[in-house]
Amino acid sequence: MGSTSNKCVCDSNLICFIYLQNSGEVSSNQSKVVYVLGGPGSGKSTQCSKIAKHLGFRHLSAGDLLEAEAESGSNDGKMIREYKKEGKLVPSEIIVKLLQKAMQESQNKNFVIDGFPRNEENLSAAENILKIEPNAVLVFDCSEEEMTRRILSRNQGRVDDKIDTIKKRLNVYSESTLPVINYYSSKGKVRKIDAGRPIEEVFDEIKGVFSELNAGQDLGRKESTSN
Ligand SMILES: Nc1ncnc2c1ncn2[C@@H]1O[C@H](COP(=O)(O)OP(=O)(O)O)[C@@H](O)[C@H]1O
Ligand SMILES: O=c1ccn([C@@H]2O[C@H](COP(=O)(O)OP(=O)(O)O)[C@@H](O)[C@H]2O)c(=O)[nH]1
Ligand SMILES: [Mg+2]
Repeated sequence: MGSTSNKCVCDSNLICFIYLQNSGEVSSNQSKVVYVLGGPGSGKSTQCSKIAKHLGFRHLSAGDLLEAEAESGSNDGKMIREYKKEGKLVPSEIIVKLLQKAMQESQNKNFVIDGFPRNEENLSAAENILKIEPNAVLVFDCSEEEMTRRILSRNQGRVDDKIDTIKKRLNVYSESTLPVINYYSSKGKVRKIDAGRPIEEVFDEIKGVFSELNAGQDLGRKESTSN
């Protein structure tokens, strides 16, 4: 678990590694990864679409990648459906494989990753297999009442948007995802966003965080290099 300056998600890992070791700076044209976490219905996918559209990052939604895999009728598809219906998290190897492929195939190497890593198993795979050290982790703070209200009016025909499954997903978030957030918080990477506000207000705050990142200010770099 090194600092951001020695991790890379681009295809030419070795070259990038040497460059970063020598430069000691995160260059503004270096690949960036921002994680977006928050409870179900907190607005992650809504804001990630805006980040992709207006800020030029490639949006990778873990939930959408799983849904596409389930739709494809592959061997993993049936299992993904069962986990999703129950509001449970699929085994890490499945989502990691999908993310790895999507990242490799993308021309755009600046990624906003929506809804991953969601538990400690995901976190370990993100660090050790995907080799991602995020530049920032946005955490959407929203009340359970508001998240539930939003999901129940989302109307996307999702099998998991039913009250019983919503309750299970909220529990998974508190029990499994909050420890991941605490881990990144201890590294100074977390930016908490008040996601209970209207969509444009939330996005205005997010734009500020991305301005810092584009200026080469890696959130948490002070903490990780000061000692
Ligand atoms: N800030 C907001 N205020 C009100 N409704 C919102 C807001 N952000 C998202 N929504 C709506 O709430 C629902 C859930 O948002 P979504 O982005 O799918 O959340 P998540 O990806 O976190 O589950 C969607 O119908 C979306 O249009
Ligand atoms: O890394 C992930 C991301 C998602 N999911 C599954 O996909 C569902 C939907 O995830 P999504 O991010 O679409 O839900 P959201 O939080 O946006 O409502 C989750 O409840 C899990 O069952 C998973 O297992 N691992
Ligand atoms: Mg979503």
